[in-house]
Amino acid sequence: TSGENFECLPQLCASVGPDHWHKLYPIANGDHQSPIDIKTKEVKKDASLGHLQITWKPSTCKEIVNVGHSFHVNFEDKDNQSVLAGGPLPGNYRLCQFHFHWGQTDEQGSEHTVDGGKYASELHLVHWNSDKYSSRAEAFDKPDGLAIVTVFLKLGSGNENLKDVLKALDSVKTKGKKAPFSNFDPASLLPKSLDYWTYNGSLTHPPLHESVIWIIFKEPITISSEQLAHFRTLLSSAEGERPCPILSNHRPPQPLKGRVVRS
Ligand SMILES: NS(=O)(=O)/N=C1/NCCS1
Ligand SMILES: [Zn+2]
Repeated sequence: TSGENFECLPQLCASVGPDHWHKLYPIANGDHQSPIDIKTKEVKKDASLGHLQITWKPSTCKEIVNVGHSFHVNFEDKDNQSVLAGGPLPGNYRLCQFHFHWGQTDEQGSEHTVDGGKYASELHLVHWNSDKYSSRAEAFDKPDGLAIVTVFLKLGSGNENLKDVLKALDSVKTKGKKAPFSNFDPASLLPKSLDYWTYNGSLTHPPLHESVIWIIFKEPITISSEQLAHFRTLLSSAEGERPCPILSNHRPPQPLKGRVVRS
């Protein structure tokens, strides 16, 4: 090239998309994969499901990291300060990180869908079973290892509670960058109602372990078009490389394979 700074060619950046994952991670074609389409008429009401008990401490929020296909907000998880219990869970699950998924346009971006409907984005708050395992690495690939609390984001007015996260993004633009990010309350990103769906599935990004109890709030929060555009300015390229924006990072719904979604 004559040295000008080409924008990243879409096909160059998309050669590692969801359709290729099965070659390195055969579990991609497994029977408990995520996300799924939630068919509300087929959901099973289960009176034995209790309320969720959420105890997240803003003081455990530590840093923000560009992981190449998204960004993670990481939490200190050396003790049970920020925990999730109740609902479908057998015990305490410790919060370790949250991140978002988004799409190329505002009309898509969520991973789970509801009666075929796509939201603009989806928030995942990842927890690991600290009653049974001694680290997230140990819990990562166990069937009862992880619990991911999920909030849908629908296109609407700007969300005040996303402002701090979006501002912090500007300090981790390129792959591998990390910056301090403290004293953030993830509960500010929850909807009013804590009614939820739950089912057993997998991580939606490699290594795709079938180790997740999914807990998905029925009520979405909002995000504006400008805030979604801000997500898309994150780069999968490292500093000094040709800039390659992360335009989308949502896996499409996977076969239900006889699983039952409960509420
Ligand atoms: N999107 S997800 O939370 O289900 N998948 C992940 N893979 C590695 C870290 S989080
Ligand atoms: Zn995710």
